[in-house]
Amino acid sequence: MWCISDFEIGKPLGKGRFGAVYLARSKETHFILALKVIFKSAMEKAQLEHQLRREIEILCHLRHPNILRMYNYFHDQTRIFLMLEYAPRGELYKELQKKKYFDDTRTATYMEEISEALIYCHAQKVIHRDIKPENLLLGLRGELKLADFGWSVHAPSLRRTTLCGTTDYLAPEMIAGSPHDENVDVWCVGVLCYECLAGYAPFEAATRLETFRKIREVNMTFPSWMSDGARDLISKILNRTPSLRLPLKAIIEHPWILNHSSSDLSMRRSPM
Ligand SMILES: CC(=O)NC[C@@H]1CCN(c2c(Cl)cnc3[nH]c(-c4cn(C)nc4C)nc23)C1
Repeated sequence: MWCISDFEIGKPLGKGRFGAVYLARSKETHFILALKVIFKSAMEKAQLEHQLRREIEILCHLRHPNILRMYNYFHDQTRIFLMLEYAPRGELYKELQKKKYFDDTRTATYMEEISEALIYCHAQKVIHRDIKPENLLLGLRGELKLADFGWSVHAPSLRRTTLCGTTDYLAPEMIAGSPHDENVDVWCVGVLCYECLAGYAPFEAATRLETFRKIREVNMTFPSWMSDGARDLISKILNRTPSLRLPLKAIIEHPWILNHSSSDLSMRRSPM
């Protein structure tokens, strides 16, 4: 059984609502990882123990190059520790803030990587439900790492916990409180693709209610600089009817993705 004294704790990598994430190194093997520390008291107060248990259960079994690994977990009297893969190039949203927006190659590569990760998750009947730039990290070669499965569930599901955080990525069926399935993740891929290329989310508005209305009506316009291929892909994903959204397997075969993605996976699929 692991314990906190097995590690040397480095700089804090980020603060979450229930604790913080620290860079850590195993004293014995010098293996570097990200140690997420969660205070039991904070979880109990928010009645989110079941959600954390589910995150741990789900994440421990997922193995994919574009999903942040959870190696193990342990706890002491007051805290729960998640031993997570360390993503050396940090958070996608910080990169997007710095660059303002990404070009077609970078965005198409991210879309292919997140689609592959979600194809893998959905094959295990796991839906993430919280895809957004804040939950995406970058690996050693700049590849996308899907993280923070705190909201993931086994499909199909009805949301029980109140929504919090950004509303920009909510799918219409989530706003309506209707039963939802894997297609909520597909919707988020469309919103993410738009935000990476435009530098802002497609349904951004002054108030939550305004954003909800724009989402329900799929009311969005494309910036002049967005390529026709990207507009075509985004329009085929952001469909109000979940079952009419372009499936993930069709997203990674879309001409705009095939033309622009440089992810390692696509090299394997269509070698020179
Ligand atoms: C998805 C999520 O849980 N985000 C909140 C936590 C913030 C740092 N967390 C990291 C987690 Cl959980 C894993 N790897 C990380 N790498 C970094 C990072 C690297 N640089 C150069 N800068 C940073 C920051 N951060 C992490 C996650």
